[in-house]
Amino acid sequence: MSESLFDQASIRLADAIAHVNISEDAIERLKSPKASLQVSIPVRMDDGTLKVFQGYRVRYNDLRGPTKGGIRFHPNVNMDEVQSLAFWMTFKCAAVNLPFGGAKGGVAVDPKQLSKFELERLSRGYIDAIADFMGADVDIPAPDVQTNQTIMGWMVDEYSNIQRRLCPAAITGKPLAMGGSVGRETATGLGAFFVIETLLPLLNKQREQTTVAIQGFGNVGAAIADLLSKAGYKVVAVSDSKGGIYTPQGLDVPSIISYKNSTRSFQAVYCQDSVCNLVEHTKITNEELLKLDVDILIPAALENQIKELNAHQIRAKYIFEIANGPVTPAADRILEQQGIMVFPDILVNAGGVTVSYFEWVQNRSGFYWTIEEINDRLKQSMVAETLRIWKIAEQKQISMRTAAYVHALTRLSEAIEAKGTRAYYAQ
Ligand SMILES: NC(=O)C1=CN([C@@H]2O[C@H](COP(=O)(O)OP(=O)(O)OC[C@H]3O[C@@H](n4cnc5c(N)ncnc54)[C@H](O)[C@@H]3O)[C@@H](O)[C@H]2O)C=CC1
Ligand SMILES: O=C(O)CCC(=O)C(=O)O
Repeated sequence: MSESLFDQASIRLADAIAHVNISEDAIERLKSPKASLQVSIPVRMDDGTLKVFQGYRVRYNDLRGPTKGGIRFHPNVNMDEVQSLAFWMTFKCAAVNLPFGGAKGGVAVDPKQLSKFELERLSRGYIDAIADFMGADVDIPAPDVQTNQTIMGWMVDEYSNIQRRLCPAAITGKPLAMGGSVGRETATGLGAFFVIETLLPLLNKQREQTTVAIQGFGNVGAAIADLLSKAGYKVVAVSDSKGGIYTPQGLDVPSIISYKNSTRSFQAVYCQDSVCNLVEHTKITNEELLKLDVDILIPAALENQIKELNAHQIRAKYIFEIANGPVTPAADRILEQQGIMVFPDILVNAGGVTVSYFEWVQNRSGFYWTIEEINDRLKQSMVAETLRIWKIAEQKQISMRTAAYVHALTRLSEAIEAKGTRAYYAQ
């Protein structure tokens, strides 16, 4: 039988345990989710028919605080994926010291096939189905793949209707008009940018001499492309699910973003030569993008993109994982043998949940921060945690991924021990 995504995710835990002083009890607690929910969501379609969608929410672990994690709308969503994403959220929140545990949710649907009204009914139906499972002190959803501010707005409105009071802190990534935070939409990209900027001097690299290829041009892929190109890095390739473009001289990222925003289609960028006064470029496939000879490769799409099958073809020097789980454990081993350093998702993409935390704090205090305050606090946290993890990796002579897990596991273990044995329903 082939290994599930969760089996693969669990290997990260096993790798880290060897380097942490942690009790058997604590390890046992972390091996399985606290609670998993699967729901059927009936949605009235525009043509009058009824369609039932499958939805999921997994609260993996709440030892450090209410569980936190996004909601994904994608045809491939299933319990194994959601459980793995919730596992990663647990370690991510601990790695950057947020007072949250980990969760994740999703609906098996292709949202591009739905009308706006159908999408709203599905979003509200999902919240209706998981309402007893969530809340500002229990579990706090947010955006992920193919969900956004508008969807979070419908969801928080639905939850508030169910509770018969306004509950802004129950969901983050909301529109500003509903209590959202400035800076949340770009936070994942900006957090990753701070990680890269912190590490660049340690890797003896300079921006202008650093070439970058980015897989995925959605919320986070486009944001990191924009930030890096504006800072002077040479972004030579970008792609989305249909394919990508490459030029060794560096792409004009702002033009690509504005073209994509105006046509709502990235594909048009590489399909219509008329728009490509951008610069001469070559059309490439996603597989080709992964194999480019660049300094930095940034997977910013979905999990399992670099695996045993293609790891030996990777020529990038460094991989910064903005997507969750883009590199499998088997690929990690091959990349390590090739001298390619991987900077892990639970650190690199933690900017999003960090600003979600800031949003939750603002909602609970009723006092709202400026963009400067948000970005300064985000920078402080990302830089400090990056350097801590770098130091662990150096001291213990382990990979950055294992170091990030060691860092997170130490904090989780402290929370488990602090709770005492009552949590285990002693004999
Ligand atoms: N949105 C957020 O705040 C956070 C997102 N992430 C992770 O970042 C990744 C991307 O998320 P978002 O940008 O929010 O999603 P999104 O839905 O906005 O964008 C996803 C992008 O990936 C592309 N894509 C899908 N399959 C692909 C493939 N096989 N090859 C190349 N491109 C492909 C899509 O066309 C789209 O451009 C996911 O792994 C997500 O879990 C992580 C932390 C926070
Ligand atoms: O902002 C959040 O709460 C969660 C973001 C998320 O789903 C992730 O980091 O993968």
